[in-house]
Amino acid sequence: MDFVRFENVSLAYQPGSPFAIEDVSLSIRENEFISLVGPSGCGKSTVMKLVTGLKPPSKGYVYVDGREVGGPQKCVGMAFQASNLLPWRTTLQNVMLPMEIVEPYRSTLRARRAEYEEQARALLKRVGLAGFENKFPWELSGGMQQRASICRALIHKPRLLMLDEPFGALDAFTREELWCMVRDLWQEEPFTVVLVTHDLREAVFLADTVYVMSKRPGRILVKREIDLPRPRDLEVTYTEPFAAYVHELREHIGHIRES
Ligand SMILES: Nc1ncnc2c1ncn2[C@@H]1O[C@H](COP(=O)(O)OP(=O)(O)OP(=O)(O)O)[C@@H](O)[C@H]1O
Repeated sequence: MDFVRFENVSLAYQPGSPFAIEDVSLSIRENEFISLVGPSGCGKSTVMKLVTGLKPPSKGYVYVDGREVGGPQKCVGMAFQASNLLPWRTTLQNVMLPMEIVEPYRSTLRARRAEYEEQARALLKRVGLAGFENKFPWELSGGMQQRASICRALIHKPRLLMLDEPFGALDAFTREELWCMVRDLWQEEPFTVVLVTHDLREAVFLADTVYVMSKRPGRILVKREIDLPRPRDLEVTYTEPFAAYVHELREHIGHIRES
């Protein structure tokens, strides 16, 4: 069964204003990794807002886990281009934040804090941040801050991870390191991922399926399954099939920008 489903969804931010996205239909399987790409302003972040329940559709239906989305979803974790770590909290305290908000963790936090903190430490270790638990965000590099931010998005074991250009502000080497980190986290304990990115190599390296969106109003123009074997190592990015996928997607986006 589809885990996320859009049926002919349109959204206008104000009544009577033009649609930001129009007639978008898509289905995402449980534990599928999809990526949304498209020109600036095509509505990628709008799709994220609809999935997470931050905005209701003007037309059509959005379903998550078989239920129509009617408000903020608690089975979702989110990370953005800016890490948005709270500067007065340590890395560990930042990662623990969802445990203070999301049920059933919130109501059991007092009794089980030690256990939950252990889970946060284990997650930080998996992403290479062992030893940095008590550092403040300003004591971490940009890449480390993004690692911590993704831990915060995953600590409450969401079934859906929404990533809105999470690697956009990082240098090329750090970005590739973080691709591998997300790949490993997803492969070890799968969850459904929606990744918004401008980087076509990133989309092809990570995703099972890439959706290309048109200029405003955003529509889905292309759905491309990425049939590269897993597990994928960075070496795959130097192969002919990988380059062919990136080239094809770049051509689609080129046509959209010209039109
Ligand atoms: N809160 C808002 N109120 C009114 N219009 C909005 C709002 N948020 C986005 N829009 C408009 O909706 C359209 C889609 O915006 P959205 O942020 O979803 O695009 P995007 O593809 O994520 O852009 P980018 O790649 O530049 O981040 C844009 O034309 C934008 O101006």
